[in-house]
Amino acid sequence: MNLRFTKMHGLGNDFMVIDGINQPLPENGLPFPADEIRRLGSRHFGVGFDQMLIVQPAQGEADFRYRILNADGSEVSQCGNGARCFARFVREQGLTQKQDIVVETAAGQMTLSVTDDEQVTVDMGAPRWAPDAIPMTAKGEADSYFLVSGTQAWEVGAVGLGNPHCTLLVENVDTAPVESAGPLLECHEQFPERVNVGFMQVVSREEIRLRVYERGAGETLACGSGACAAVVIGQRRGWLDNAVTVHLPGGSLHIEYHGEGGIRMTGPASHVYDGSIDIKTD
Ligand SMILES: N[C@@H](CCC[C@H](N)C(=O)O)C(=O)O
Repeated sequence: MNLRFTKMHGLGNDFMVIDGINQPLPENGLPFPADEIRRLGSRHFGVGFDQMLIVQPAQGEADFRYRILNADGSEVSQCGNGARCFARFVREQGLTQKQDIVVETAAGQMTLSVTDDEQVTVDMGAPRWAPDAIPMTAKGEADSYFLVSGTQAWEVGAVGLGNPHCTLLVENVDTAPVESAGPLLECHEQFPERVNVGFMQVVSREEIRLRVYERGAGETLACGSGACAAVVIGQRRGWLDNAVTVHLPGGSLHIEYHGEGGIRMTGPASHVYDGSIDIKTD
């Protein structure tokens, strides 16, 4: 089958976006076999992406259904940068003219709002602190947890945002052990569904620097849900104010959380090119 797609990015976190409304895809389980997703995600053998995003018709009252697949073929329920690209994609493809778009994901509904200057604000929902909701095997909820692997130990904050996150405080993100500690923590036994791992440097009460080793994708140039996780974890520890600028390797996001309602993330969404590729569907 020949598949049309659009390559997009949110601050360098890059996506292969597929219209599954005008281009029907197999509905059972994953729309493509996991090994085909890994091939398409390969930067040497395929299109190359951190996540594949699929637009499908909503099953309930929302405008669309939003599916997210990591480059390793795993399906997940949340992707903040992807949500902004999703909003831009459905408008550019003429699938909707709305400025406020409601999408259903495996984690519930989200609202994406396109502002007049083409930035997108995403209501990421409320942070979930209970270990079961992250999910994490810790016995009770805490501001921080000690994780041990071999001879190494880390203190992390952990939160669920529809996907699992843990965040470590570091002195300088440029020298943080992202490549060595990232994979160990991603697969740490305390996180039964693995975890996204953030390395946060607090610059001031309104500004942080952040690198994220993403579950199923490795270090990315930006992670929207990781930025929200770092901010609410920093607020919970008393380090950050309600509105914070998060500087990631690919650019900056504005995150606001006022202790109730949803976390609001604002940032850009960029169109790179349109293409088509032959795929295996069975
Ligand atoms: N890049 C994302 C998060 C994508 C999913 C994540 N790797 C997971 O497995 O939960 C973002 O911008 O939030």
